[in-house]
Amino acid sequence: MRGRTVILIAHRMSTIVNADTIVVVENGRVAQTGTHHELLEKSTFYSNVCSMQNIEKEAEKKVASTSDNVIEEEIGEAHIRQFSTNQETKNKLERVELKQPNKEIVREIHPFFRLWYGLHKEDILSILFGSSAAAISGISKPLFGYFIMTIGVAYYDPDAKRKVSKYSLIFFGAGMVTLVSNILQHYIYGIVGEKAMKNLREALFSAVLRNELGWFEKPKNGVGFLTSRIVSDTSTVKTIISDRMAVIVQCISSILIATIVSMYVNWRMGLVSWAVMPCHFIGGLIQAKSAKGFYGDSAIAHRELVSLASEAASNIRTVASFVYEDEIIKKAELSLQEPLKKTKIESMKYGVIQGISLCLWNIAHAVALWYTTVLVQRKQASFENSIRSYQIFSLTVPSITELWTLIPMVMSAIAILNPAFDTLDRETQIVPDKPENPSKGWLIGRTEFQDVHFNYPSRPEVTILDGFNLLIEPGQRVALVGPSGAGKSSVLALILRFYDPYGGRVLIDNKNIRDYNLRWLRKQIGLVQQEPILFNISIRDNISYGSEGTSETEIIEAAMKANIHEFISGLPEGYDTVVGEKGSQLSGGQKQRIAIARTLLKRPVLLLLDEATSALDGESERVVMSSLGAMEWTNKDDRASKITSITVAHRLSTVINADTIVVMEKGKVVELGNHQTLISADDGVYSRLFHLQSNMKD
Ligand SMILES: Nc1ncnc2c1ncn2[C@@H]1O[C@H](COP(=O)(O)OP(=O)(O)OP(=O)(O)O)[C@@H](O)[C@H]1O
Repeated sequence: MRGRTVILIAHRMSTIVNADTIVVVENGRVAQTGTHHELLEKSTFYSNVCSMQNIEKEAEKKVASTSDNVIEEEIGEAHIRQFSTNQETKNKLERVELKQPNKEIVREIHPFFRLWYGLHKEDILSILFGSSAAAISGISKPLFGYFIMTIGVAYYDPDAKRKVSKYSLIFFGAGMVTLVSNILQHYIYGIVGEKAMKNLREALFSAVLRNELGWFEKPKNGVGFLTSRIVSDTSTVKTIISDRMAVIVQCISSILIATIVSMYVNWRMGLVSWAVMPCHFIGGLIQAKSAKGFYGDSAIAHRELVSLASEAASNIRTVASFVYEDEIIKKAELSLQEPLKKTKIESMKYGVIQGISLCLWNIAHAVALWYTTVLVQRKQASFENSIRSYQIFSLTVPSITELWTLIPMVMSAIAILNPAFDTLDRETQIVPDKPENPSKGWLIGRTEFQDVHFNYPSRPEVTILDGFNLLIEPGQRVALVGPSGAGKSSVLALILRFYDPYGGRVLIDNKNIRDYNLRWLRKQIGLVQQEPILFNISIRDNISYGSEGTSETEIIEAAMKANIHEFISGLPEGYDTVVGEKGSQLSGGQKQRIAIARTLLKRPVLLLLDEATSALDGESERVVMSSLGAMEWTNKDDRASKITSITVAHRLSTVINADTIVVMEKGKVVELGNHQTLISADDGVYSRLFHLQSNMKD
């Protein structure tokens, strides 16, 4: 560390006690500077803060110069534990697989039929109407093919002027009809496409939110991928229905009409014309197959880029402070390399395939034209009819080609939707709405862990809780302390049923939490995390988030209890101040206090505080903790009047007043009792941690 300049911001005094210079900042100005000893003498604020955290009365010892290192040594052992034998790991994995099958159930319906997601009867009628309009639009090409020969012959008629005028009028009329039918078909399909996209987006959005936390932790379900799945991928539904389907129906109509009319004019020529159709058909099929792979890769490349860009943008402070921009650009370039290589090969294949299909197309024409001469020679058709039949065929060929170009496009577009359909079909492992009829009334708050064994789905080989037992009586204030990685936050995550344990039971009011309706259960639990997430809305809306309909007085009351009302009132726009993305326009402590106010407004029966006051200065923390400690709900809705709280904290001054302090190590309870009991055990973990933290004052 020699020679390195370190600037450290901390509320915990033990962290900064050995700093060369400590700067006390008040209201945006440097109030005092000096060493720990100097400030103790000259700064009342500093010495008060130290007193608040100096919870050991006999703190006369010198602070060890390596106090942080000592703490780290103490807690270093507490990190993830591997299983002692491979067999154990295997058994655990098997158990986890049984309990967490993680199988994504995909229905047997072809994705094409699922495009029309959630459409109603009236939409089906609209589709039929739009398809009829498209079918009428399809008449124009065979009609032109039929009459172009008639007009050609009419030019040699003595009454040519009248006849040609008549046929011109027919073409004009057909033009007007197709104008109206085209407008109708695209308008109707456009609306149906928009509706289907909206339905799919809504369903997907709620399907995403239904998933359990473990699902969101998988790399394929990162923010970028999910955004792309919900916003970009679903827009292909509209593209397929609005832009492609109308044209497909129009092409099919053209082909059918042309088949019937050309057979009617001369069935031999009609048969030969369509006998060469496999040339077009095979060409189209080859194209369809190649286009599927071709477009699929570019979509994946695009998703990776979206993911990188959104991650970099949302963490721009970290990226900028580590000057990591170039690395991200390199990663982005790298993510595009592989698809680029593949695209080159695919492009080559695509070219060859296009060439073959065009060659087949020409051969088909050559055979049909040659056969016209054969028919005329054998007197099996007049020149006029054989050419007319061929004209109908040749003018409809573009529709056939268009059809076989559109179909692969639609197929590849449907392939893009597969992840969205998979997400839609996935059965969440923690169902939020079962049982459907939530219990009545309110919980009391008695919480019990019975021999709980737990590991995270993303790391099944690492045990987090290993036979964890704990009983919390209603109204108790319980604190969880222990080294980093001991599993404290995981205990809170299990109470909220973010995850299910693979062994043992978590009971609330003597009932397994798996048997509660999850939404009902979570409504009664309040969680404040170390890094609370605020939304880019006003402070008022952030506080009342999830408690809609609360009055201004209740919001202010909650803010007062969280010791943030004074700060908010001092802002030019007060409670209307918008806090920026993730609350970026507020300090860490202000965010924590707003999050505490938000949770208090929810009036939870069980309050979970996970390092919720770690960013607060000693004075603020004291105010917040004492108002939380005295928290009682007015009993207006049969709610338990006394709140049950579980606090996770590293700063032991935060937990000193708890009724029960639970010391955890390696996923187990190693000590339990109140502060006085625990401190009296000289060689106890709590006692050691406590002495280390207290030793910062001479
Ligand atoms: N979502 C997750 N997926 C996989 N492992 C996780 C996850 N969250 C936490 N862990 C691991 O679980 C272990 C326990 O984490 P937990 O957050 O419960 O500990 P803690 O005692 O609260 O630690 P700290 O005091 O540092 O917050 C750690 O080793 C951590 O790496």
